[in-house]
Amino acid sequence: MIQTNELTEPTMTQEAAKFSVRNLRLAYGESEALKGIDLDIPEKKVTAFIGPSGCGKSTLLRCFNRMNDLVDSCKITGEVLLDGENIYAPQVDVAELRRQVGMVFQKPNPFPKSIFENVAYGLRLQGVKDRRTLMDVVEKALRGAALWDEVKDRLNDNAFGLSGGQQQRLVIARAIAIEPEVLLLDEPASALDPISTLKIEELINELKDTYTIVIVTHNMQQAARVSDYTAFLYMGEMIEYADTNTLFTTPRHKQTEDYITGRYG
Ligand SMILES: Nc1ncnc2c1ncn2[C@@H]1O[C@H](COP(=O)(O)OP(=O)(O)OP(=O)(O)O)[C@@H](O)[C@H]1O
Repeated sequence: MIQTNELTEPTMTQEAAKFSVRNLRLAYGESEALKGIDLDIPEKKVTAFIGPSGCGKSTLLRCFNRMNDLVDSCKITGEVLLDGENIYAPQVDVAELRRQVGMVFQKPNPFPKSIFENVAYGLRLQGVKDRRTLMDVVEKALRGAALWDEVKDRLNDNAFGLSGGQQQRLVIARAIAIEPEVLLLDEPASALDPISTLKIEELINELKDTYTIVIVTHNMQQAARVSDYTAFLYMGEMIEYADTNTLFTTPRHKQTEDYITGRYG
């Protein structure tokens, strides 16, 4: 299923690639965090990045919507192609890129506003004022994030009154309200209890019909449960990339095997 390139390490699947990463290097000052990454992210699938703390998972994820631009010391070379276009080209509109490529962080970060206004936020920024349109989009996004039934009678309540798991689904609703193509999830369930975690995992499963999803997780069982493809990173290098079942059952590299069997990390 996964093709092997001339460098012997598989980097791409036979699925249509949403993102193609080519020889991506990233340094924070003198310290290199990504050391020449090549991989394709398949469209409308879930791809997980796993690996020990500090291996570069979040750094790689943040390259997909140029969040690393916000770090002054950060230098990037190589290419990240979204639908074949280099997102690091000078003419790229980064705000538009981030509309297309939404991101959800480890800690739920709703705005200090009502549930409704959290989800309507992106549309309001786009200048949408019509109440009916806003209501339709908010309902659709909350349904899409599997939160509607729990909040439909309290849309004007402050979002901080929701549980952590509900807040995280609210943040996902806020992200999908502006109809992105890709969702980047940086350890989206690591601050949540097991039941909320399960709900987020079920949600990811539903969302992948519509979105390309890339998830960073420390939790290997979670990667095995939710992802179609998994990349194992170690010290800034992508050691192995395969369909998730293969990576967890028959890893090609000893480092991968050691990691997934809990010998380090
Ligand atoms: N803003 C930053 N400035 C300087 N160095 C950074 C910055 N962000 C990350 N790093 C360094 O880059 C390396 C990769 O970090 P990154 O957060 O991407 O790893 P990670 O695999 O996501 O780790 P974790 O699982 O602990 O979140 C680490 O050595 C980290 O200290």
